[in-house]
Amino acid sequence: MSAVLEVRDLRLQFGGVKAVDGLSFDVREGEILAVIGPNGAGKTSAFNCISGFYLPTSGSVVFDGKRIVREVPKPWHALRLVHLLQSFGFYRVLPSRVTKWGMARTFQNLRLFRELSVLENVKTAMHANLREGFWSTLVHTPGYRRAEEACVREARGWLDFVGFQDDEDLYVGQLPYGEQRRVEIARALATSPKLLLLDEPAAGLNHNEKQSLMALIRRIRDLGVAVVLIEHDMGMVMELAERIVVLNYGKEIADGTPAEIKADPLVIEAYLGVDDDAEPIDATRLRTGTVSAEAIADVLGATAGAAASDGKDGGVR
Ligand SMILES: Nc1ncnc2c1ncn2[C@@H]1O[C@H](COP(=O)(O)OP(=O)(O)OP(=O)(O)O)[C@@H](O)[C@H]1O
Repeated sequence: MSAVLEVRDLRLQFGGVKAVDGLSFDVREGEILAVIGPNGAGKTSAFNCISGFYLPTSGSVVFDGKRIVREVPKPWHALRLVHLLQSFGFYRVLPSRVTKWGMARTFQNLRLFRELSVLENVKTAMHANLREGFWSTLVHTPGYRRAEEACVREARGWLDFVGFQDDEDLYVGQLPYGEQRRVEIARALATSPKLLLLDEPAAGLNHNEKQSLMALIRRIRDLGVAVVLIEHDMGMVMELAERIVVLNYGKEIADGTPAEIKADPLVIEAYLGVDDDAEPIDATRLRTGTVSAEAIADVLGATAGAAASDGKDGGVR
């Protein structure tokens, strides 16, 4: 299967903080990939670079064969011209263009137009593609009305697809949180993406809402859309994702199937930390298999179970 997204040696630095530190991974067509890691690991920063919201310090991002971020030639780094060039549109593509190319995203904190209705929110995603000009919009020509009706039909289709059952004329701000999340996903889908980035889509959802979110993400994948999600709910990630990339302090520490990730001691160490008296886990020893991953995985399983029975959110954070 070919890659719809290729991220290579992506780096983003805020002063002395390396938010993303040499991240490289691919997203294959039509797969569900989860990006996980402890708080502050650099997940959202990576999303922001990939979708054109942030300028990475260096690295390249290629989406559907097109470069969103290009590696800047080394001599220009020395001249400190990089950011100046990028702010003029060199070596980067702005988020609106990235969306047109077929990458859509949702945000950790919902970014809906609270003063617009549900239907209007979804329609905004399609208005960017309407070809009607200033005059036809002003006088509502038959062409404009036809385009507008098609837009409404499509918006309703996406609301239906995500399982939105409330009143489409309500202001988004009047909806319960779970329904607002659905509307945000409907709006992202209305841009006809090939790749959908979901930043913590299950945050704030109850058990039933999470179950229906998982079913929705699978239906989105079945449309042929690749889905990348940042998620802290390990139960959901393990059940839903086909592949998982794990970040810690901006670095990728693992990339594999849920079963491989669950048994990876570096991942377990990143989440649980290690006993101060214990010998630190050494990556080279891990790869040669001289440390018992199973023993540590048992600990992780027990801790996750305890968190769930405490009424916490089903997993390790
Ligand atoms: N705009 C910013 N300015 C300065 N530092 C930032 C900025 N955004 C993120 N950081 C820092 O970069 C690091 C990575 O943050 P990021 O939000 O990407 O992590 P995350 O893995 O998404 O965390 P969480 O799971 O808590 O959302 C953190 O140390 C954070 O404090």
